[in-house]
Amino acid sequence: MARRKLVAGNWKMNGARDANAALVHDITFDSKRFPGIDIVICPPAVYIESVAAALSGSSVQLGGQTLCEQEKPGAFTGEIHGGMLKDVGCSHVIVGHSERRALYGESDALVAQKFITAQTCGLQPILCLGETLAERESNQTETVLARQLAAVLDAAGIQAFKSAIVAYEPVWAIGTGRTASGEQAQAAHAFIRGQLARANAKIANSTRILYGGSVKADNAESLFANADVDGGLIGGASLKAAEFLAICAAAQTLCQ
Ligand SMILES: O=C(CO)COP(=O)(O)O
Repeated sequence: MARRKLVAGNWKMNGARDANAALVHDITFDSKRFPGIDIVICPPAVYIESVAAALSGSSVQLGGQTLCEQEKPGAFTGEIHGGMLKDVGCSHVIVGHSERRALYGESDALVAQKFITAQTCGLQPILCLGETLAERESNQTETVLARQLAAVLDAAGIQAFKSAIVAYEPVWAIGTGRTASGEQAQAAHAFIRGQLARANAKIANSTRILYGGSVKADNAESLFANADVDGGLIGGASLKAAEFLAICAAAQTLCQ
């Protein structure tokens, strides 16, 4: 069975109440044009509840940008429990984004624990993997992807990938305007799928692998057209309704 394409918007630390209302209004109004794909938006945590209200009745789904690794709520000042994300309307949560890994010191082991906690709380993790420019230039891309993925596979098991999404986000392509070529994306995605297939070919074949890193309206179709690219995780371009909708339209075109 063909994998259904998914376009997810990661707003990162951007947004304000009025701007969010306008953005969500435009996205929900047009999202009906894309019945063949899944759309998820991931606003900053403080805005999830108001965005959920604005999305009510729409097929657009909600995700958090990170969660606390603790399985039970309690004395963890400043943290957000996965159950709370679920409570305010999230179905998904991003884990292991490279900004969390690089700027907030999230280790492979911590990312794996967050992945497990997300699923325990009934959320679908969107697990981000990706190499830095230095790693790519020293031919370490596959080693890094294999290590980041193995940390989660070893801890959570392959069955966990039945309800998880993977996102390949080369660090050098994030926010830089420098997108991976279709061939580079396809090669990395095929490698990730191959790693999953070593554990279970059927699950590997059904796991959606998104590409992230400077996806825009004008490059989305050529990226999403690759056999192992099942959609995108969009940063900057998810903050502009017209651009984000054009990316959704590119995904929709490919599923027809
Ligand atoms: O990090 C990303 C999505 O999680 C990608 O960000 P940009 O689309 O802004 O490059």
